[in-house]
Amino acid sequence: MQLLDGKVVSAAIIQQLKSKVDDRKQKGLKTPHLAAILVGSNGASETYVASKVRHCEQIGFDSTLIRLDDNISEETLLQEIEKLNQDNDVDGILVQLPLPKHIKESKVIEAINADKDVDGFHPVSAGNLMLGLPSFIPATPYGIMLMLEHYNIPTAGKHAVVIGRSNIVGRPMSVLLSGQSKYGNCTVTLCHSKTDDLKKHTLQADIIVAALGKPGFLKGDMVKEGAIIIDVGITRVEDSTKKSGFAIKGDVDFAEVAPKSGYITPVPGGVGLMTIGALMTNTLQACERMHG
Ligand SMILES: NC(=O)C1=CN([C@@H]2O[C@H](COP(=O)(O)OP(=O)(O)OC[C@H]3O[C@@H](n4cnc5c(N)ncnc54)[C@H](OP(=O)(O)O)[C@@H]3O)[C@@H](O)[C@H]2O)C=CC1
Ligand SMILES: Nc1nc(=O)c2c([nH]1)NC[C@@H]1CN(c3ccc(C(=O)N[C@@H](CCC(=O)O)C(=O)O)cc3)C=[N+]21
Repeated sequence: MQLLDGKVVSAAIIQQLKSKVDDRKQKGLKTPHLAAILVGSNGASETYVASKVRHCEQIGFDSTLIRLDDNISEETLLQEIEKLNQDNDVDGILVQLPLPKHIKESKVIEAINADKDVDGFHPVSAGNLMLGLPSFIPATPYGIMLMLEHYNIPTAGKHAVVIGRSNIVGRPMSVLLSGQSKYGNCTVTLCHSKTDDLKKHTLQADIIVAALGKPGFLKGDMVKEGAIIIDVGITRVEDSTKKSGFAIKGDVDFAEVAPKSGYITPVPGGVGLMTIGALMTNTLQACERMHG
């Protein structure tokens, strides 16, 4: 069993980005600028957005955090997005999900200028990704691909089972793994809550990506010896032994699965950190595309 260490890999990505940004600054090129919109005060969202802003600072990107009240109207949120669309200094825009129930996520995502869609959630980005055209790739699946690349894990011809078909994780993951890239070329099975006999599928998998949001779901008896296990799940569960009062749990029962696996990502310290590295990579790319 080898641990796929998100701390190490994301630190390497952040370092690379930092030197590219230093280089840009020396050449007088534009400093990348990420704008994040946070609606309301969801504890987990606060943490992630704060982490994104902190990483921008570390790399030398400019960042803007726009906080909006929980009960803001959809129209006002759309107006805020339009301001960022029009602002030539802003290269990347992200609206932290989930949004309050009275706001339609798809409408908000579609309002973002596709050239600034560093989350890769816009229909134009999703369409380009599916067609194999240059595109912003959603940060979590992109981060997972960067992880496979870093550890030089061969994927061609392998059977990958992705559990979860969300637009932001499972579905784009299935597209990337089945695509014609160096760390793609897998045969992919995409599973979801209506899948019959999930275990039958996971037992055949050389690679499993667990992205369903059910802590400890993937058990030892569901995986083949030597499989590559990617745990996307992030669920906060109460834990009175922790200072914060909660612990973060992945979708994989790590104690059971790790001894059988070839490679495995831990939670925390795995895919979550890669997500941030990938988002920052997309932000630099947006800036390069628009400003050279
Ligand atoms: N590490 C990171 O950077 C990130 C982590 N996450 C985490 O990843 C997890 C998934 O997130 P997200 O994709 O947004 O979640 P969603 O809730 O949008 O999607 C969950 C998917 O899992 C499927 N599913 C649910 N239960 C089962 C089951 N028992 N068996 C098989 N499939 C099931 C659902 O099926 P159906 O479609 O039929 O409902 C759905 O497709 C969450 O824990 C989230 O917090 C998310 C984003 C980034
Ligand atoms: N528009 C939008 N874009 C997103 O990219 C987005 C989103 N909305 N909504 C929520 C999910 C979740 N997500 C994570 C980011 C970082 C960690 C992360 O840094 N995790 C660390 C620390 C975990 C912690 O301490 O909370 C780890 O796994 O080690 C996790 C999850 C981005 N998401």
